[in-house]
Amino acid sequence: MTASTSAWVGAAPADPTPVLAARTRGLRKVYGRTVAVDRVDLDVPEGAVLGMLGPNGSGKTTTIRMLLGLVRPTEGEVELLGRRLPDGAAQALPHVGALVEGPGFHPFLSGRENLRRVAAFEPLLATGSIRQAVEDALERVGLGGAAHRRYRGYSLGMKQRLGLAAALLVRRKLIVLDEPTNGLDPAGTREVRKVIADLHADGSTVVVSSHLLSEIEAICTHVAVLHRGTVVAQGGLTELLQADSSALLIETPDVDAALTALRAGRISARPLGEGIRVELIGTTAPVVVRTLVEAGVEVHEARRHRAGLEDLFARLTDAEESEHSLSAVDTIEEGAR
Ligand SMILES: Nc1ncnc2c1ncn2[C@@H]1O[C@H](COP(=O)(O)OP(=O)(O)OP(=O)(O)O)[C@@H](O)[C@H]1O
Repeated sequence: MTASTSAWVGAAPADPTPVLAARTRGLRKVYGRTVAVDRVDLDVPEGAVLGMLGPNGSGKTTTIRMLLGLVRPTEGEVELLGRRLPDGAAQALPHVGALVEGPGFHPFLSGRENLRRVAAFEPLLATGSIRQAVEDALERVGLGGAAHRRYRGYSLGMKQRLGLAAALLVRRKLIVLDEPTNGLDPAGTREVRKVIADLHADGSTVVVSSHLLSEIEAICTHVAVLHRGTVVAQGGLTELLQADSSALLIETPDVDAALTALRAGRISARPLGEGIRVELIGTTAPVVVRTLVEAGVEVHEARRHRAGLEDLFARLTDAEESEHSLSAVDTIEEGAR
């Protein structure tokens, strides 16, 4: 189902052009003196589950709101299901389900009554189908048993589930979920993951924002990492992680000797734990090991660095100014080419 295989870090995506469910170009939003989102070029391939990842305040919600036509961009373009916003909103939005902050349910109505009101405004839902669609959506998010209770008595997790149910009332081409597991316990989180997996299997495209790396790693095919309002990396999850694994971890008791030998050979390395980490830029694993052995360094173990999203994310968002992080980004770019 996924389309894109390209992954990039720190520069504009080159090629190819997959079929996109959503696309932004040069997106920017300024609130007073705050630049919430800046120069965001986001590609959401059709059929993907794209995780929008970023620390608090990195611009995820603002990007999502612009994607859905809820906030007007200061600059830039949004295309949703092939329609340019705002002009194409009426054609595109009925096919888009969304869970965004503050869904605006009525506090004195029950979950079921609230959902029926929302369903009544669904252009793709015939009046005769509303009751069944509401019951199906409530069951799907595990809210069947509490559907008769007033919304104002709902916990945060139940409110999230009701918001999710509203997004699931009809079959959508694109579902956009802003922090869907916010306030959910582990069981609720698993249910949301299952809902997303089912949507993906059904062929829907999903955009899901989160600051939880494990969540994104578990459910997404694609990732866009936001930092200070800009996208610092995006692409297929597997490709991004593979591109980030061009390092070798060497276990040795002779750390100083190892660093000296490698640096003499113009190989970039630094101490890490019980050994060193070597960036495989312009060199290879056999060359590194040979250099060490020839210098009389004891090598207890040499293994490829297995990159996780956590590593990638930390480098892109925490330590971007440090030398190490810059060389890591180079490494990723090398690998992504
Ligand atoms: N309506 C608004 N008025 C003023 N500033 C805003 C508004 N909405 C967002 N911002 C600011 O824009 C920046 C990006 O916020 P945004 O909510 O998009 O980030 P986020 O990544 O979704 O964060 P979080 O994970 O905390 O929800 C923040 O500095 C925020 O304070």
